[in-house]
Amino acid sequence: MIETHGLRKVFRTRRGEVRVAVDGLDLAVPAGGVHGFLGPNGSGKTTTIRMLLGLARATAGSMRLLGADVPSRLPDVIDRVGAVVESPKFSPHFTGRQNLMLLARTMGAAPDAVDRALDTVSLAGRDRERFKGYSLGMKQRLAIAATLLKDPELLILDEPTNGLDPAGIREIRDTIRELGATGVTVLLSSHILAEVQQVCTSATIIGNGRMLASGNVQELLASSGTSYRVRVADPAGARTVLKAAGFDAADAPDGLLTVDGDRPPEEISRTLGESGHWVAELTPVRVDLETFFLELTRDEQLGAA
Ligand SMILES: Nc1ncnc2c1ncn2[C@@H]1O[C@H](COP(=O)(O)OP(=O)(O)OP(=O)(O)O)[C@@H](O)[C@H]1O
Repeated sequence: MIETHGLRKVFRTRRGEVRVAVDGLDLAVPAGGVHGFLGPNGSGKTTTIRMLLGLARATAGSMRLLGADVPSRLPDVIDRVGAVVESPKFSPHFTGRQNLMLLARTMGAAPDAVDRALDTVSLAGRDRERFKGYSLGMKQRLAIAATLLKDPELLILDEPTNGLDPAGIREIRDTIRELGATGVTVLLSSHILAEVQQVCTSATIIGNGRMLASGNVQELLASSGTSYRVRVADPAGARTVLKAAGFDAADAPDGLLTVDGDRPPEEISRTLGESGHWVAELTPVRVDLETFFLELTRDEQLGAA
């Protein structure tokens, strides 16, 4: 759906300074599912998206959207792509439905497109209220509904939860999950990970315009390593035994031990059992996307600070 090779964007500020916003990015977004495009503030997500949509010119590298070269062949495919990049302009005095009807008429969308779009973003019950009375989350969902009018195969959403409260974030998350289920491929850019982890099937993580990791979310998390939480009656004694056997073991809160997961859990329980420490609990602890992301981008964050 999306492919970039060696994509680069250099800005020149008014003071003549050179700022590399995107630095040799290779991005590959497969068809189907929701793909997270993750990175801290200023890491180059918006700039990349703007180049993909023909809104900014790349300094170097190549891009393809639905197989078409960007920007030269972009007009051939842009009708199959929906995007919410900046806050769209809706008429505040019209209802959500009226706003969509107007857009649908302008773009010659199918007559039932408005109802279907309202349904997908769960605004069907609130569509006859004026836009100016909508919450931020509802406004954002109406923006997504507007992009659905042309039945896109690919939907690009740049930070759709920016500025929303937790309830608004949940609404958008549900909408995106719904979209993924209808077969649309979604590229979702964000620096907030808690909600992304729940909806994305695959993800690319960038920092300072460079790719740090990419792949299936579960595989990314698995590659970040597992550790085990171990409960025994005598944690200090057990820790000594584990360390003597070459395990990386440390004290954890509530009298538990954390043992690095580079060896199978059976070895932990056997080593402890053989020295009289009976394991009452042994739980694998998987790193979440938030922790993984923070580890990957720590250097970028320090650089920014
Ligand atoms: N028009 C511009 N002129 C100069 N520098 C720019 C311009 N647009 C973006 N930049 C710089 O490029 C870098 C990447 O910005 P970009 O907006 O793409 O990041 P982002 O990952 O989308 O961040 P955010 O999450 O804050 O939106 C930043 O250092 C930014 O200051």
